Amino acid sequence: MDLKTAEKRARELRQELAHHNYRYYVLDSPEVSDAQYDRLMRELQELEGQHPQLVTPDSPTQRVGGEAAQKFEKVVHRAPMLSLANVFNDEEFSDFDERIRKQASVSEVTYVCEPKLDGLAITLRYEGGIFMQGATRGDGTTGEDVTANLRTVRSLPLQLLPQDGVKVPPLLEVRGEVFIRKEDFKKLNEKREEEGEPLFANPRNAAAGSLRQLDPKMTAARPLSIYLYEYVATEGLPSFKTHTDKLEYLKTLGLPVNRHVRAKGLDGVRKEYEASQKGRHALPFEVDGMVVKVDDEDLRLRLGQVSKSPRWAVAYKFPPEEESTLVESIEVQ
Ligand SMILES: NC(=O)c1cnc(OC2CCCC2)nc1N
Repeated sequence: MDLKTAEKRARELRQELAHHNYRYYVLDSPEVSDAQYDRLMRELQELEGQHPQLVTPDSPTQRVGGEAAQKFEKVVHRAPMLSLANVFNDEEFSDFDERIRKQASVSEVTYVCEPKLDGLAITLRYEGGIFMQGATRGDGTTGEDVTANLRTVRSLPLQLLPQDGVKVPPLLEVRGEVFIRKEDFKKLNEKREEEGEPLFANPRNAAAGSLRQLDPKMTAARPLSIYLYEYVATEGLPSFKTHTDKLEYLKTLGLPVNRHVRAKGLDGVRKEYEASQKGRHALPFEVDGMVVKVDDEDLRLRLGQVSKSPRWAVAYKFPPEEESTLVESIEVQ
């Protein structure tokens, strides 16, 4: 096969494999069998083997990088990664709601309620639709470059997959949470028990320990998941009136976004808080509350932020549960 044909076939295979990866890991509804997926992957690996110049950063063969790094490089965030102020009960949330209504002189605020994933905050940068860099939150201004490790998270697309008619933005800086599902955490600890390794105390520690491995091959062996929930307004992005519309936009780019609901005013949030506290144990991942955000973009901008926390969002936490008896084990490199 001449280089031109090989190049065309490699591009087709990258697109097809990215699509099947999205169907399997993001939509949880594959269109092909694992065997068919593996056959396509092997064909691409052979093509790249014969023509190494065909390898591109977004090739699915490049998910698990090369050798381990010596240390994590620092990354200064384009825009600070804010941290959420907490509220613990109805009275504190009503104060939050009242402050917003007063400041915005509106009678009722529409909020978006998102499960508060108990994982690790990360930021991803896509340039021309290609995943280029990922970092931890760090101190909110400077984080650690964990790109090689994030590439191994199967539900993280190495290239954006815009639905028909949706344009790929030149630059997208998107924030989210890396976590481990309850079922995957249980299996991970069972495996560690068999191998005589110390157990992880909880999925959050396991996710943090896995993402901060210097060797991407170690991270690739860990069952990490990811959901995205915010993005930074950079040039070339369409503008939306609400946070809900922005989350829907992320979905149209093939990014995994968690379930979120609009709640009208104090009563709407109260109902959602009760429902999500009841439904907490039925979720496939651990949550420690609900993130309640103002939905209207203009109102958010008017409210701004105080120190490192937005005035337009809070973490509405659940009461702590009985401590797990597992010994806390923090993984060392
Ligand atoms: N743990 C979560 O699930 C979560 C965390 N953070 C945010 O929003 C950030 C973006 C700006 C203020 C906080 N949303 C979430 N759902």
